[in-house]
Amino acid sequence: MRLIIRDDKSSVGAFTATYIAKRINEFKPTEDHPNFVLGLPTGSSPLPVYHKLIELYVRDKVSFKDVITFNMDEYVGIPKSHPESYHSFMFDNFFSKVDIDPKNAHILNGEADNLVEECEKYEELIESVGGIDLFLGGIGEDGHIAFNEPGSSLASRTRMKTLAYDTIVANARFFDNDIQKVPRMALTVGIATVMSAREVIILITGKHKAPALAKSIEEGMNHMWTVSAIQQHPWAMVVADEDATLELRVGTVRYFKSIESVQAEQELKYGNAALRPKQRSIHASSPRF
Ligand SMILES: O=P(O)(O)OC[C@H]1O[C@](O)(CO)[C@@H](O)[C@@H]1O
Repeated sequence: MRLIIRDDKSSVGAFTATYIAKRINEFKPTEDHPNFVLGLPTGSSPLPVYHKLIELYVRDKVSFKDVITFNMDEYVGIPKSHPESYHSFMFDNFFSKVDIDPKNAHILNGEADNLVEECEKYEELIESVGGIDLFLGGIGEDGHIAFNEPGSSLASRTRMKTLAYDTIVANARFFDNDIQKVPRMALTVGIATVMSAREVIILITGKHKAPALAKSIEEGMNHMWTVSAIQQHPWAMVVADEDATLELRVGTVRYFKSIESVQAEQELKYGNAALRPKQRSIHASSPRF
């Protein structure tokens, strides 16, 4: 696992967006895997990434024409058109501003008649397009990834979840600060869905997330900090700002910074081809929980 530390949220966004754009541009379509497949989050953490990706698109540095996306989650029980649905969030903040084909942008339907079937179909759809190449994720303060709240199975797949009280309180800021308005249930990809991606990038910004960063990378893998599952991923990267590193040991920060500078040196020497996951390696090398 790599830990990349940048000064602030906006530099985290710029680094991550540039990295994703590079992956998209390097992607070589094959007959059985013709599209780059990207997993995407909502929340405030990815906003600087979306801003930078939009800027790169406007400057003709990347195109999403042939990219397929799968979002991590969606609330149950609010319409897609609700301003705080993740459908609205993605459309307003990203999809409407780039050249993605709307039929390639997948988001779970929290209003489906059969929610269990909706989740099963989502997993099948991901498989049918060759799996996810890169899953970008954000976390909650308690270290949950997507809506996999503490105690979620690390072997979980897409399903319906009850939100933890802390998440309901945290998300009230999007619902007029009224916790009564926050949905109680969500559909979410599972931990194993995320970990089956060929590459995983987790954004962790802000000092309120410092305990989660420390718990998930300095301690063991644990279902109470579900993002800690990245420790088992063969190609994972956490991109954090300085604030989020507040609870890490000085030695941990120095260690990952030194790794980053050695890696940058090696990339200059050998190019980055050797330093990226193989396009088709997922089923062979990713943990199948
Ligand atoms: O980035 P923010 O605004 O802290 O929000 C993170 C939240 O969004 C989510 O990604 C929900 O999709 C959760 O992981 C978390 O609750």
